[in-house]
Amino acid sequence: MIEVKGLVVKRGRRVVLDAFDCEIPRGSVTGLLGPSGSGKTTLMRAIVGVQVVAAGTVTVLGHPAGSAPLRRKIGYVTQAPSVYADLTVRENIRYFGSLYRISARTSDEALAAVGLETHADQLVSDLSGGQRSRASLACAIVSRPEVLVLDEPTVGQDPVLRDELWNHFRRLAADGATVLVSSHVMDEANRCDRLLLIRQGVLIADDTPAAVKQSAGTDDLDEAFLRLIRRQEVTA
Ligand SMILES: Nc1ncnc2c1ncn2[C@@H]1O[C@H](COP(=O)(O)OP(=O)(O)OP(=O)(O)O)[C@@H](O)[C@H]1O
Repeated sequence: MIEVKGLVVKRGRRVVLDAFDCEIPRGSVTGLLGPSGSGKTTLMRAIVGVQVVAAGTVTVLGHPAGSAPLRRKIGYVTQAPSVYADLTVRENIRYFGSLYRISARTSDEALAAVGLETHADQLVSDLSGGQRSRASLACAIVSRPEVLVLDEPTVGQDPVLRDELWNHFRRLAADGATVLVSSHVMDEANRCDRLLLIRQGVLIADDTPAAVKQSAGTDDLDEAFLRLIRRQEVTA
């Protein structure tokens, strides 16, 4: 589904991803974890095809990342919400839906998926930060992309909403979508099928949450990541 081989990305003078390899299977939720500045957003940008790369290949659904056939098949939610502040939530979602020839009625289903039905007719400029993030998420899922790349989509959401959003991600994957989600929250990491742990641009774990915990010798995912990071510091 997504195959990254020998990826090297430089940003400024810094090598942000260094000979990075990973494979992300179809119909799964994969969590992307790592310390701040480790290269998570950069990897996501390379998968979506908006990142200049110095070497290596990124293949998505059999096509080079960023190529024309993928444009309608990938949804990307950045950390900064990308919605029109002077439109209502419903207008935003219907607008993005219309770009994919999706009817207003079908577009409105995305409102429920992110729990914004009661704010449908409110201007985005009047929403709270967490609500605005959910509006942005709704605009990305309205076209039902085959690949959904989400950069910290649950930041600023309360536990009930986070739970609902994760249930929704799981449903999308069960319907065949490939979902890549970055997060700093370990209870979310536990809900992924697979985890990619990055540190300083290098992949230090690529496994199921259970296997990551087992290889670190602890039942606690927070502790497992700390141990794997320290182990890598010793060998680096
Ligand atoms: N436009 C840029 N020019 C130069 N360096 C950049 C640029 N954008 C990011 N970087 C650097 O690239 C590295 C990786 O950044 P990236 O945003 O991928 O990290 P991240 O793992 O997503 O971090 P966070 O968890 O804080 O969002 C960081 O050291 C960052 O300072």
